[in-house]
Amino acid sequence: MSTAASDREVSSGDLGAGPDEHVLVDVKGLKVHFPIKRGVIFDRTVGHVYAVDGIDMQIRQGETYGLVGESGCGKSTFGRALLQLEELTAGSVHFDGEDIASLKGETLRRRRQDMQMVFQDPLSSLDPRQSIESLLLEGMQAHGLVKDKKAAGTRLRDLLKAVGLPPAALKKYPHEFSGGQRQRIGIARALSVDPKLIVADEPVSALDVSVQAQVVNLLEDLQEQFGLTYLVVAHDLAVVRHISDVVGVMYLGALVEEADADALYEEPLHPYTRALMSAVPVPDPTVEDRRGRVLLAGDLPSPANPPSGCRFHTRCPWRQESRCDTERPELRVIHTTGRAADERPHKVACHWAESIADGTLAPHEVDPSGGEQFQNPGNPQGVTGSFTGPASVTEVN
Ligand SMILES: Nc1ncnc2c1ncn2[C@@H]1O[C@H](COP(=O)(O)OP(=O)(O)OP(=O)(O)O)[C@@H](O)[C@H]1O
Repeated sequence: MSTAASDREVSSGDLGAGPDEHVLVDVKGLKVHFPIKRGVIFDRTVGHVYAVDGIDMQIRQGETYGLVGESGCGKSTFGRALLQLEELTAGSVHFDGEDIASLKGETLRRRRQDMQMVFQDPLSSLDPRQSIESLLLEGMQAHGLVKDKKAAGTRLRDLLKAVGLPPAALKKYPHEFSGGQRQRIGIARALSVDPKLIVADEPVSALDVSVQAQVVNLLEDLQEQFGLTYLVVAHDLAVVRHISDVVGVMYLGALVEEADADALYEEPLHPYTRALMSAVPVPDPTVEDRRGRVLLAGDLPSPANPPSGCRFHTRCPWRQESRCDTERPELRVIHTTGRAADERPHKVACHWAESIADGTLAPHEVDPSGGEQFQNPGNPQGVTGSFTGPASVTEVN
């Protein structure tokens, strides 16, 4: 396999990308709305599921972008739309400088070689009737990468070695492997066509905890070895923190916060991110005591009928009547003090991010029937929990 991804030319981007940091994936205004159909004869469209509803995102070559959020917030649909596996309702996806939403037929098929997917459940994504050899050869043959039998054999063995499996695995079938080994095969299959981008949708959540770290480490090693770029979709914040350079937090079809992984985990600014973070156990009991909890008690509202204004307002302990209910906040850049010059801008979609961060806006109880319950209201700043405490923030644009 070549390490071609690192020496391929890509376009420069505008979002915090330095001279050596190229934007490989550039998403603008992406929407995927699924029609809700009723009626047997007329098949009328009676509404839409707003699964992805306006996302801008840039992923730089060689980095890992972690996308987190509750089940049903649209993460998988976004990942699939990136690979053109879902039809876009609106917006654009530029890959390597090319508008891939406009590609059709053979051109799109050839482009797909550069963009592969690793699925959550390797067993259901691998055909049980095919041997591992046949599964790995399939993509290579489809993209004309099999020149002759000898070269193919060498490549297959190299692939297996890269993912830590013996050559004997080639003659076996998916059911003969453990969950972790099957995921290694899923990764080898994605790698087999020498992609630039891998979208990994919950790559370790179906695996035993003891195996998860091995697969995460493997993904990191392969990234370094082959110059890969990753979009990792996951709900496990510990996994995402470990693997990601940048993290985006999604709520009901939109990004509500985006920052370098360390910045986001040290100083989450959006109330929803704080709620997600405070659900992560901290091994240090003093830190655990110090930190308040924001429990997400209610369910995610239906993406077919999202709340007006800020979509999180129905569950937010910092909700301010009228503005939050009516005005949808933009994802805007916040400059936090101490931010290194080469960091990504920290962005948040909250009208009150500064006031929440410096503690001037106190949280309040939320009607449990309407969603979130705030605990520890006497310690409003404690909601930042194990994070470094209230930040001094200034808006820069
Ligand atoms: N093909 C489809 N037709 C209609 N609705 C869909 C379709 N695919 C997904 N949805 C809906 O879109 C919303 C977002 O789903 P999606 O799977 O992208 O979320 P997610 O955050 O990845 O959740 P999970 O982690 O459970 O997969 C959900 O309400 C889901 O039911």
